[in-house]
Amino acid sequence: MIEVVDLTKSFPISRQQRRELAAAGSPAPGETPATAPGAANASSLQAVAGASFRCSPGRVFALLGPNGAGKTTVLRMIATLLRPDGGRISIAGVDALADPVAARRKLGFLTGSTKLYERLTAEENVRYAADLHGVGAADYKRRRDALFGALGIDAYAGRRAGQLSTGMKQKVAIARTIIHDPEVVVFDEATSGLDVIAARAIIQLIQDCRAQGKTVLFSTHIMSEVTMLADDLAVFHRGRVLAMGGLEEVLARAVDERGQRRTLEDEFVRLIDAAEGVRT
Ligand SMILES: Nc1ncnc2c1ncn2[C@@H]1O[C@H](COP(=O)(O)OP(=O)(O)OP(=O)(O)O)[C@@H](O)[C@H]1O
Repeated sequence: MIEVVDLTKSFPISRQQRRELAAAGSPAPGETPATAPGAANASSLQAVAGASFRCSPGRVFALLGPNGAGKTTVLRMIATLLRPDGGRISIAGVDALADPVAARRKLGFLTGSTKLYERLTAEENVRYAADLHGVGAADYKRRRDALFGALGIDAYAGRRAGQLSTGMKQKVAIARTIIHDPEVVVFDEATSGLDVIAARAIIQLIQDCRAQGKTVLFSTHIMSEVTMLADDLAVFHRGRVLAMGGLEEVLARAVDERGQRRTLEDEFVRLIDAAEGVRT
């Protein structure tokens, strides 16, 4: 279980960033209250502006949002890599702000910027993470064999990570992320930059995690991944949840003026446009 309540986070920004935001049409100081999500006031940008959601065990929750919506910031706070300004985070019953070390034991977090140790082999990278988590030899072997088989890593387990392709590295990073069998797994755009075969292996692994009763949270802007994988979803924009619910429930509410069901993509664009005040 992941429970996030009223999460907020602002970043200090430079003058240069402020000019870029203004040029991109973000609200400029004076035009919008500083508390508005995504607003850039004199010195800070509110990346997350009161986000609340809950992800349940045995279900896959998708955080869907455009570039800059604040998805990575939320996930980094859940993974205890970034401290929120306000709000609460509970990971499998552990208060992640009060006890981040205990929360990390329950959690596997994968982000696009996760780097492997390039001089170590694929196997050594995974083994190193297992050792850090105190995984015993027998458990390691069992989990390593299952994961390497599922992800198709065995053939290059002995190669140095620095010599692997992007897709191969990503698969090794995933094995490393879940080698300690965490209750909760969080993937930040896990399939970005991967070919369809590598992406499928990861999608299958996410489905396996669900079947094992784990809580899975992933962020994406790929609609097909959401319809394929998600049980629940939140549409995220300017640091806020615009819509949330079961996938079927959200789609059932997405009906146009003629009573026709919209696709998830159409509904996503409609929600973002409505939040931006765009008339359609
Ligand atoms: N360390 C930081 N310092 C300053 N601003 C930041 C920092 N990290 C993120 N931001 C800003 O916070 C906002 C949200 O960024 P975030 O990376 O969370 O969005 P995202 O939804 O993950 O986007 P994408 O889909 O493009 O990865 C953006 O405006 C970004 O520029």
